Formats: sequence, structure tokens, C-alpha cells
Amino acid sequence: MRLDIITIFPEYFAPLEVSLLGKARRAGLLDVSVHDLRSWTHDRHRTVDDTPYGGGPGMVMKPEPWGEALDAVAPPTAEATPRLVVPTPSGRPFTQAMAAEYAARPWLVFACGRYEGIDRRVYDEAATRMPVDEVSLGDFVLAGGEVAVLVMIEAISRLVPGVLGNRESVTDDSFAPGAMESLLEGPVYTKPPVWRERAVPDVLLSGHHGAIARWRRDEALRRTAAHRPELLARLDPAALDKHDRKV
Ligand SMILES: N#Cc1c(N)n[nH]c1-c1ccc2c(Cl)cn(Cc3cccnc3)c2c1
Repeated sequence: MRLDIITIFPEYFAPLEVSLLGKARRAGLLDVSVHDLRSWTHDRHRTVDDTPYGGGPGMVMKPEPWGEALDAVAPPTAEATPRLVVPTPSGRPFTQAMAAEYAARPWLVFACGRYEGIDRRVYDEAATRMPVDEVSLGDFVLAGGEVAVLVMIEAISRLVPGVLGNRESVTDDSFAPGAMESLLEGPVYTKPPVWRERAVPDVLLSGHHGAIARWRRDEALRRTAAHRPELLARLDPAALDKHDRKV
């Protein structure tokens, strides 16, 4: 999977060198390139922004550097066509399902904007030759797109086959398709069996896999009801047995 990132802060992406993403890059599972948008400026000050037409606060990112950057990173003549992913406060909510969809694609280009955003004509021109997705990470406000892209790359990359070690599974993730979909994960425990007079729930030490699975599902239902009750409404009633309904 090829990932290209265009940003005025390339140093934000140093974390992509470590942990599972660093290993995946070294294993050739991910081909990640970070591009400095200022490489496509031509003035002494390497200008990437200007005042907004129509007035208003802040600055807007100029179209020219973005146009040249996208031409260079994703040339119109390229064999494959990337999907351009642009984080923006007004984008479609990023979800685990979108992460899975992106993980199945061969090439993603992430545009990290700053200031009040990127000139709209950049999106419109890019959309003439590649799919363009505007995505938001949630109802909070960041200063730019870089942190959002880091989060998306981690969520996407861990779903790419081979990136997670064999021991790490994505099937039991919260929000993963299937039985756990729309349920939050329950509590986890490890050794020692008693810590500061707090014991691990007996069922987890019982070796009774059916009872353990039942307990974990009950805890997931309880946590979901407590922290994200709206997710329970999404559950297919057929997926709930009579025991679930008592939890
Ligand atoms: N994704 C996401 C996301 C999120 N969940 N919060 N904020 C953002 C986000 C993403 C991209 C940019 C770009 Cl480009 C500039 N800003 C600053 C800004 C703040 C308020 C209004 N306009 C622009 C961004 C904020």
C-alpha cells in the first residue's frame, strides 16, 4: 500500500518511523512518502497562504502550490489513480468502516491543510482526475490536518494484512464488523492475579471458554450502555440473545 502525505510540517510524521508502522514500512508492507508543500513554492518566502476573499479571520492556503504538489505526487498520467483524503472540520465522520475501506485501496494521498483551510478550487480540480474525500475525525477542533492524518494512517495501516503481528487481532476491535460491531471492548487483565488487594475476575481464571466469552460480551454490553448508549440502537436485535437483554 502506497501512502503519500503533503504537509507544511513534515516533522509531524516522524512517528511513522516507529512501532508497527515503522516495521511495516521496513517490511515493505507500507510505502510511505512525506512531501513538504513548500517544495512547490517559488517565492523567496516560500508562501503557501494568503488572505481570504470576502474577508474574515485567518488565512487560506493558496491553490498554486497544492496544484503543483498534487501534479508531482499524483501525476495525471500515473498508471494507478490514488484516492485523495483531506481532513477538514466539515468532512464526513471518519469511522472504522472507512478505515477498512481505505485499507483495501492500493494508494492514498493525504492533504494536510492549515490556517482556515485549502482554497476550494484545489478540491474541485483534483476531483476531475481522482476521488476526493473530505473527512473529519470528530466534533472537536484541531489547528490543522496533520494530527488527523496520523490518526487515520494508524487506523488504516493496522488493518493492512501483515501489519499487525499474528498475536494482534482486529476482529475483536471495538467497531470491527461482526459480532463486536457497535460494541465497546470490555476490561482486560493480566498477571498478577491479585494486585493491591484487587483480584482478577474468577471467570477469567476458570479456563471455561464459554463462560469467559459470555462474561466478556456482558462487560462489552455494560460499557457500551454506560459510555455509548446510542451504539446499542445500531445493534441488530437478532444479534442479541435473551441473556443479552438482561444485561
Ligand atoms: N479532521 C479534522 C479536524 C477536526 N476534527 N477538527 N479540526 C480538524 C481540522 C482539519 C483540517 C484543518 C485545516 Cl486544513 C485547517 N484546520 C484548522 C481549522 C479549524 C477550524 C475551522 N477551520 C479550520 C483544520 C482542522
